[in-house]
Amino acid sequence: MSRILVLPGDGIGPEIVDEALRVLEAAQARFGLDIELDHGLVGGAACDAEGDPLPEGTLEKARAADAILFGSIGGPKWDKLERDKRPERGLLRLRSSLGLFANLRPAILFPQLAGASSLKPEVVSGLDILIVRELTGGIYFGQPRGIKEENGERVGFNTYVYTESEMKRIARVAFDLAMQRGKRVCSVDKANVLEVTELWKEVVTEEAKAYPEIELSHMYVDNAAMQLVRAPKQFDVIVTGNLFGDILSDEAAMLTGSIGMLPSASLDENRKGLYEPCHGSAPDIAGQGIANPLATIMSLAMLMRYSLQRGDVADAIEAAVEKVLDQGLRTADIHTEGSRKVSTGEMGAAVAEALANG
Ligand SMILES: NC(=O)C1=CN([C@@H]2O[C@H](COP(=O)(O)OP(=O)(O)OC[C@H]3O[C@@H](n4cnc5c(N)ncnc54)[C@H](O)[C@@H]3O)[C@@H](O)[C@H]2O)C=CC1
Ligand SMILES: CC(C)CC(=O)C(=O)O
Ligand SMILES: [Mg+2]
Repeated sequence: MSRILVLPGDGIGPEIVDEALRVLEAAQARFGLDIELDHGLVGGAACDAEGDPLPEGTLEKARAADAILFGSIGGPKWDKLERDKRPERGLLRLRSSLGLFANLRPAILFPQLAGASSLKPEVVSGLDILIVRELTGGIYFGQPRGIKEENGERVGFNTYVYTESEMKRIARVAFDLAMQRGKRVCSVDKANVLEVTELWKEVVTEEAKAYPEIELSHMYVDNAAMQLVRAPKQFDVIVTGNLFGDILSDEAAMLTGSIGMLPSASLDENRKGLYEPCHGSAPDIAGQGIANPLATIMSLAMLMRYSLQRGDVADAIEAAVEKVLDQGLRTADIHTEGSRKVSTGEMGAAVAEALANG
């Protein structure tokens, strides 16, 4: 029996998670999966109910689970809360408390969505990039941090810090994953300016010696941001720190048609994981039934693959997504002329049906 904790969160979170659960139900029926679901509060919803974006009860449930299916957190309603009580801090604490240091963000262009990509079809067709982002260190966690008064004005400060062991373990994850695909890793840094990434580059280069088949390259993050939209197919696996990976993956999302198409897995050393779309709570479209649930549904596929070791179920979910795209179904964010615009619920139901009929 596998235990999955469901944390819908805020904004479009509950809407897209509902659709992933619909797909999970179809997967259970088709594959006879033995899964126990638990539910919890996180983010703004938890702030409202318990005054804490990551209540102790939710963290306990998360520790007990084999995997977590997560929606999204945050929104303007909670932006003025005391800093540690804001939804985003709850998610950071959850990632850190569970040791989910390896964030895998695959940016794949489905051929059916070539017209929805921001780039010309010839530049993106066949795109299949994996961004491996370090998730529990770097400038999102470094101390000291804060906003203070100094010399009669306010000063904001954060600390960009990585230990050698943190760099080594994320490099190994990237190399191991690259061995299963194109065997090319591009490490993204800003080593020309930031000492922490100068060391990052050195450590990644040293770790690569254990992987003689891997072709390792290095790129400064500013150039990487440009190359991603100039010639994205030059990349196979990108490995980078928390901040750069956050930004580059949102950029890569647009190559696939929409941020609503980008799933993710956040894994610990033992491949216990939290699975969530790369996007946020999209307050601008929340409650309208128009959010794209496919990133969350494909995050469920990643959950099957990495935490439940059910690659067959993952493949079937991904095939069901392809099938509905073949049928021409599109939520508003990926809609192009000639396709059929559907709601969040219609998209989820279509994927569940395609999966059931396998
Ligand atoms: N992991 C998480 O839960 C994350 C939470 N956030 C939080 O989410 C809130 C909103 O942040 P934003 O910067 O606006 O980023 P966002 O990713 O929520 O939205 C950016 C844009 O993408 C669109 N979008 C996002 N997901 C979509 C989907 N599934 N289907 C269709 N369109 C979609 C939104 O409508 C918006 O126009 C903030 O409070 C932020 O801190 C942001 C990123 C990650
Ligand atoms: C804490 C989140 C708001 C960070 C984020 O944007 C992300 O993980 O993609
Ligand atoms: Mg982000």
